[in-house]
Amino acid sequence: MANKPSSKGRQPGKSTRHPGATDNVKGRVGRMLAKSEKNGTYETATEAETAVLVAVPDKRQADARTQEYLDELEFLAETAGATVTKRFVQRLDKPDIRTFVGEGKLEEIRAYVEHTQASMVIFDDDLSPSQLRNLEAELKVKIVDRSLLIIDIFASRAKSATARAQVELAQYQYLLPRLTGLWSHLDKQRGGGVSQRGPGETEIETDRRVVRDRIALLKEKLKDFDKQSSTQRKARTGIIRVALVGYTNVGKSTIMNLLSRSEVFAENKLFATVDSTVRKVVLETTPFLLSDTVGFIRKLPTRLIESFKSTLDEIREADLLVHVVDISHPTFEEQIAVVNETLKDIEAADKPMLLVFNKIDLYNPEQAPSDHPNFEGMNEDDDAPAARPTLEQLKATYMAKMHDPVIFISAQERENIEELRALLVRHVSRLYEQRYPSVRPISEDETE
Ligand SMILES: Nc1nc2c(ncn2[C@@H]2O[C@H](COP(=O)(O)OP(=O)(O)OP(=O)(O)O)[C@@H](O)[C@H]2O)c(=O)[nH]1
Ligand SMILES: [Mg+2]
Repeated sequence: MANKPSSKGRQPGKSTRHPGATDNVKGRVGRMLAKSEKNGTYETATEAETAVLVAVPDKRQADARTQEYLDELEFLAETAGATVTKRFVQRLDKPDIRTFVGEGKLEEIRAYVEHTQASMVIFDDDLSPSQLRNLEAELKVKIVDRSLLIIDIFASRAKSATARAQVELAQYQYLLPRLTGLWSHLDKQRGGGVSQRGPGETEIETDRRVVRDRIALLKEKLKDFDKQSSTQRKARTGIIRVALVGYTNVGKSTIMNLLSRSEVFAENKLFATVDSTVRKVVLETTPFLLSDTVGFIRKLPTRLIESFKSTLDEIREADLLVHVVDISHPTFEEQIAVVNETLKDIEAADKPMLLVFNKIDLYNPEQAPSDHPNFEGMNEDDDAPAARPTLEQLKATYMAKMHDPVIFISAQERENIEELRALLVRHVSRLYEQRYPSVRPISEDETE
């Protein structure tokens, strides 16, 4: 969808773009992203591509943590279609301003990339436009940063018109400051000096204008979508709204399917859900609207959150949040913190919340971090990770320490699902009493 050549029904409108200018921009995006045959979006990787991961943690970060972060980055890379063959880690107080990693590490990466013909190098952070340009020039392969990788996964998954427009906006916002970088890189290849005003300059200006026009157009389009959905939302007053929120891949869609007997796409990949889905659910005699929403992730690019505002409205306007946690994940506590932070960012932190610890079937206190033969940069003298508490201990701790109600389930094995339903009914009924004290609870046939 994004950057799709001559999309049907796309009017140039009052745009001042020159014929062919969009193609230039597309060419530029195409250099950063390989074009997907599937749906016209640009993808980071095709099936056969291999990727090298690079992380630059600060010196205090424990190695086990670095490895877990890289596990997540590898999962993202796989979701985008690439196979990871190697991980490079360099501990630095702060990343190198020119090439993100230091000279020696860069040389190591270059040698590896050259030797193995890796298709791309993926960084676990965002790169500045000049870092991107320098790394491209030095390593001579596709350079992907965290934002690009995430935006790209979103692009391949967005289905509704709103989600697609949102992703396209994020793509263009990512591209805009990087247009110069790509051109200077080309200028250098042509032998032009860095400060020399080459023939590329006017073209960059034209491209920038095209991208800016497109951003403006998309923002207008999203405003229209917003108006439509706020009209729809107004029609829903009188019914309590519940939103499933949580880190990506924790089981939100699986729970949605269980509770609403619907068929929301759930799979073991990050960001399976990019569009939000709303279903009416009636438990016992209590009706409510349940929405499944896009998962959160650490270091989610702010731009992406911004462009997803209308999807996130489902969360912002919910009466109750059901925060789903994957208790089997080694960093589930950090994931809870990331979700709470993101909820704060979108001003949805003060809502009543139920905490659902999912995947108890997978929880294993003996689980040690997996071995990564392709992992470099571990400190030999690093302490072994502390043993994890048993599920019973965890339950006791969380039930005691959380202000919000807590429940432990397995959506897949259908464990404790009846208890989850009962908990929801209790809280939703209470919300009806608070919101509509003078009204008797609404029965099913009155809600739609
Ligand atoms: N073992 C186990 N797997 C589960 C459980 N619940 C969900 N899963 C699996 O976890 C994976 C992710 O589930 P989803 O429901 O897609 O997760 P999500 O939170 O909607 O993910 P995103 O939409 O990507 O944010 C799928 O492969 C599910 O089958 C569970 O209780 N136990
Ligand atoms: Mg989902």
